[in-house]
Amino acid sequence: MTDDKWGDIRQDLLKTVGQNNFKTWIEPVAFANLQDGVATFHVPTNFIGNYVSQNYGDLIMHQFNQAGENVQRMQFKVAAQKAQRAAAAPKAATRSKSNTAKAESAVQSEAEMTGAPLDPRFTFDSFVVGKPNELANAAARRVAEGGPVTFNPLFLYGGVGLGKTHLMHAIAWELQAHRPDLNVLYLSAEQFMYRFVQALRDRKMMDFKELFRSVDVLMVDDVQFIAGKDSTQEEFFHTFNALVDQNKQIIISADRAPGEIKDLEDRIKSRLQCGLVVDLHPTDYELRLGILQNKVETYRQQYPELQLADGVLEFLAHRISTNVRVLEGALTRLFAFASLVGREITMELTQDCLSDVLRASERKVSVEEIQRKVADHYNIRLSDMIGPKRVRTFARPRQVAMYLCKQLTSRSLPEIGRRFGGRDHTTVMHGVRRIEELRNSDGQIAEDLEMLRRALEA
Ligand SMILES: Nc1ncnc2c1ncn2[C@@H]1O[C@H](COP(=O)(O)OP(=O)(O)OP(=O)(O)O)[C@@H](O)[C@H]1O
Repeated sequence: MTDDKWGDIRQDLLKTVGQNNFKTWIEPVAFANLQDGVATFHVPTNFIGNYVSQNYGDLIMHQFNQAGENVQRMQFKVAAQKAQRAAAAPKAATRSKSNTAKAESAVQSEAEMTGAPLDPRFTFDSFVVGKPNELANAAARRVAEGGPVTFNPLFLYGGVGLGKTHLMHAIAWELQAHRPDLNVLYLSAEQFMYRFVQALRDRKMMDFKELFRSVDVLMVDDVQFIAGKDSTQEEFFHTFNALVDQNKQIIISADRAPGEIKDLEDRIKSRLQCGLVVDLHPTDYELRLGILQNKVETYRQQYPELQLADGVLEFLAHRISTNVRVLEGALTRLFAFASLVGREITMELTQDCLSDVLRASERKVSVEEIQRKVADHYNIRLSDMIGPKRVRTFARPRQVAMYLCKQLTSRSLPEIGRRFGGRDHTTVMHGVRRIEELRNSDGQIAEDLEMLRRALEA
């Protein structure tokens, strides 16, 4: 593999990802070597490495293989030389001017404060608010005003990829922009532990204590990480108390509520519960669709030539309900793929390109669950839905249930038929088609389907 070849691949990448993305993400990446199918790249920060791997990994691998190089895996290692640091400061492709200023000033102050880098894309502007996260968003915005401390700490929790880090970075950006006088420190609990261990090892505990006790706003992400790590917990407890005593704002995130974090000392749990504890609920269909629409707006600037067929976003919001990270990754991949092959993003292309993601995030709703919900909804007995009677009162709900089984499970038509009292697959097919027609012509059926889908999704 020659440098020239990497140069050619970069040129192709430039065409595919667009100038802005290229400058931000690909330019800082340096190809190091290719050995036994593993391509190694040097990146200035882990953040860039992770981002490129997640968002452009497939694309880069594809380009390598197109160029005749057999790459099965890629690894991104942080380059040792400091000189690349400036080039690596992440700059969002579609950020407004004021955001650019925000991002740069924060990247600078990050260096001064030795906190973790803030992702320039994680702002309040880019955070889509819906029912599942409105309270968390409101609390975060309140804290971001930087006014008198009213609840301490703000404790945000929720499952993987639901926006905890996004909200924390958004608070930090906002504070940097409007309260530059405040010393804001954002870091993960893992980094807190690392710093602590390093300070112990280098006998610099005084410096450590001074640094953490001199901040105005301390943000610790993924605090569950320190559970079971006794001396780190102890130090965290003292830091926490010292800051609360000085009326400094603390913001904490975790994957679960304080009381449910195993191996976390009781005194810390109770401290964490003292302020405002808010959770980010799993996303619902509307929120997912909103997030996708928002993302598409940014992609349109990057890929102006791309056509997106109706129904694709709805399909993705419907099918990928695991977490927002997976949803975003799917969209990125879809746009990159469509741009690479120069085709419109149709339902067919979506299913081809994302077959693995769609399979993995298949909703785990069962045929029995659907039958039960539909029977309840139409007020009929389960035995009548499955049984042989063909009167409309039973036949229509049966068809609705068959339709939902086809939509929400991976069962084949013959399998569905078997679960409906041993019916033939053609009966199921007929039922599914009938409901598809009615969905467009009969408002009541459309409404029933929507209600049932939501109930099954919840
Ligand atoms: N409401 C939202 N609006 C826009 N983007 C969102 C929203 N919620 C999550 N995201 C995006 O989803 C991705 C994952 O979010 P984030 O990293 O904040 O999750 P997290 O809750 O911190 O997850 P983890 O538990 O893995 O740390 C990010 O790219 C983030 O921008």
